[in-house]
Amino acid sequence: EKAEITKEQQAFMKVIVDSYNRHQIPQDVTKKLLQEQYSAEENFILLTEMATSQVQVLVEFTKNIPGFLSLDHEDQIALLKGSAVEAMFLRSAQVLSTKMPNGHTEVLEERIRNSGISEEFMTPMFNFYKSIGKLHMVQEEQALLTAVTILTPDRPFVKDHPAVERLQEPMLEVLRKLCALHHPREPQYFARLLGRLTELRTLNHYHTEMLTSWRMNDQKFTPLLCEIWDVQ
Ligand SMILES: CC(C)c1onc(-c2c(Cl)cccc2Cl)c1COc1ccc2c(ccn2Cc2cccc(C(=O)O)c2)c1
Repeated sequence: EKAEITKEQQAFMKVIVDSYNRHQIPQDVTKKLLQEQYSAEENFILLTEMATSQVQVLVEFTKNIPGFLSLDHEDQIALLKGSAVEAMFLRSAQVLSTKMPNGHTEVLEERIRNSGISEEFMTPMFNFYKSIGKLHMVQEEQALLTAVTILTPDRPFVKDHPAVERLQEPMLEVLRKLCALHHPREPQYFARLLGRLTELRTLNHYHTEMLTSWRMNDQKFTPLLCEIWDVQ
């Protein structure tokens, strides 16, 4: 029947979920969350370190997405640059609403709230975190939604749209079946999940402004972040 996840879809999903679970921010980075003192300066430095580590994790995860490495190389870069912020909002939302060992979540939220980000970006950011939390996504859904976000064909500078669509489509199909399987009493769950991707795009714009205001205060980023975000 249409809703059944086929054997090859199972195998396909396993590759993505295993890679998603394997690539985590190292403990030595996250344990600093509890150690370092609280100041906007120190919080910014910690968050910069986490963002840098998160981008490295993201690149490794993306390389394991079936078919990604056979895309045009410039398109691979365009997809990574175009989706990095969204994937990190997704990841931070998933982490803040579930998986952190207790104490980390509150501390992390505290540090984000006091890192020089202006109030006007706080509200949409934490609304997004809340809306992701309410979905109670299972790990497979988190992994596939992240892969679907990365393989969004209409990112700036992507040349071969159809090639990216051909990779994203099977992922959307598996995600749709997963939603039906894990949320049988919520037929609209898959649609709600995709609605979050639209919300993510608006966060991109806020993030660009966040970067500008940080740079106005002469805040420094790492070379990797400068490269992926085209700053400095
Ligand atoms: C440069 C820095 C100040 C910055 O600029 N914009 C954002 C920024 C912000 Cl402030 C919010 C959302 C997205 C970005 Cl890029 C940030 C901080 O970025 C991050 C990146 C990842 C984050 C966080 C918070 C949580 N996570 C995910 C996380 C934390 C701990 C463990 C794991 C894991 O995988 O095991 C993952 C912040």
